[in-house]
Amino acid sequence: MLQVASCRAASRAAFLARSSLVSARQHIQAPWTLNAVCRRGYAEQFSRSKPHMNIGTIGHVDHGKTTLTAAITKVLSQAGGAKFTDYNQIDKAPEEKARGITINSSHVEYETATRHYGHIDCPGHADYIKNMITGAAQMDGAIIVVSAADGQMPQTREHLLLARQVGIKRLVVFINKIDTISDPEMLELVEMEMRELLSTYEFDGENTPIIMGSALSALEGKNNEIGQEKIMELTKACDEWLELPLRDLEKPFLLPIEDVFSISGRGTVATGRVERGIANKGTDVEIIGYGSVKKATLTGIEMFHKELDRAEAGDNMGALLRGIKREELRRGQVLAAPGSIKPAKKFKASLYILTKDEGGRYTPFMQNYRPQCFIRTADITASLTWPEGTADANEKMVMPGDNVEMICDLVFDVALEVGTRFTLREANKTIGTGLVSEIIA
Ligand SMILES: Nc1nc2c(ncn2[C@@H]2O[C@H](COP(=O)(O)OP(=O)(O)OP(=O)(O)O)[C@@H](O)[C@H]2O)c(=O)[nH]1
Ligand SMILES: [Mg+2]
Repeated sequence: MLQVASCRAASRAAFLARSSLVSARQHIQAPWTLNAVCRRGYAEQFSRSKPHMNIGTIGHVDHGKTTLTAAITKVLSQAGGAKFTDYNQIDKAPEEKARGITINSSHVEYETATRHYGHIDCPGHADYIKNMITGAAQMDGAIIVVSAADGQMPQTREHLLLARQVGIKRLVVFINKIDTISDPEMLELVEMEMRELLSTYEFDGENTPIIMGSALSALEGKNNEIGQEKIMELTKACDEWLELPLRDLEKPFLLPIEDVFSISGRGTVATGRVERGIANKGTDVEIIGYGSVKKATLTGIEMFHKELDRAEAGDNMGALLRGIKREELRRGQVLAAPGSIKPAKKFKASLYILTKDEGGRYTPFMQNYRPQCFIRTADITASLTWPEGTADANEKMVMPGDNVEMICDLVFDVALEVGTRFTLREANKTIGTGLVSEIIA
């Protein structure tokens, strides 16, 4: 269980680090290593032949996310697909136990007949939204838990909105605590309202599977028809409805340029770590960012002083480009598969502004604040404003610890897409992290 604890400690760091800030990485404790440990967790026992997917539980406080997480591991452990992780092993911090709520998101693993899942149990309490975002940002799909007794509540809605913003495309709904409801019409009403709410947040409200059951019954091994059987139905719905993410190797090639050299007699070389995809020698690429979209041919690939025919996600490569002068390339641009990504200067973003305890600002800021925006290897001044139509935009303050949606206007364009992560910095400290939610221009 050590892994679970270390994952919790790493969760904020993981969100920060996923913001692709090269120079700030040093002060963030190696999150990938910790994540790798989390993933390894029980994996030694598991076959790696099944496709892996990251999912998790989200939803309003006390609706039963942690109980459901424990119940899934219990039910699947009976089929040999999980190690049972009980409720108090998930909510294990003293404050969580004392208050009976989840504060940190935590990771468990299990497998069904067809898939291997990493599962992140998120907190529902409004005070711990940033831990929820941290968790959700790592998910490819999610289970939203809603109590049949309460129906949808504020964080049911907020979590749906955030799930959409962090790029989750499909969800499965678990209507929980049906052991406490005797009126079937009540359940129908909760289902109907959930379908409407899903559609409001641009999920597929009509076709999303909704399973009704009792996580507590499953955990306690009682009332199998609303307990264990519903957990099996839920995992089946996850297998069938949640789509496997494209693996990095299957995505279009992208290399954020870190450095540029010219090699006399050969040409110009851009170096960096391949973020995704595969590049073969001889292939065409686009150079994007800082006012340019230029075509070039990758005439050579070099790694550790050896020439290669192909580079793939994760490789540190030198890319030799024919017909490109050194002055035409700069750090912060990307090399990308033609047509796969476009440059943009203005976008809407979900921002989390760090508190002073997290190393962020001590004081609030107002609109038109101009921090440095680090996107991949680019470092560009941005100006932040409220979306059009925001009331009292000039008086509104953003406090450290806030989670806000704002418009970012960059002084230069960079390769951007919905879901691109970035970091905001000021005077050598990280003051916020963000996720592009809509490209404007
Ligand atoms: N009656 C009944 N109670 C349940 C059921 N599932 C969970 N509970 C109870 O609801 C309470 C909250 O459950 P949790 O699993 O901690 O809820 P949570 O969504 O994880 O809460 P946070 O993580 O704090 O947001 C606990 O007392 C559970 O025992 C259920 O199916 N039926
Ligand atoms: Mg919980």
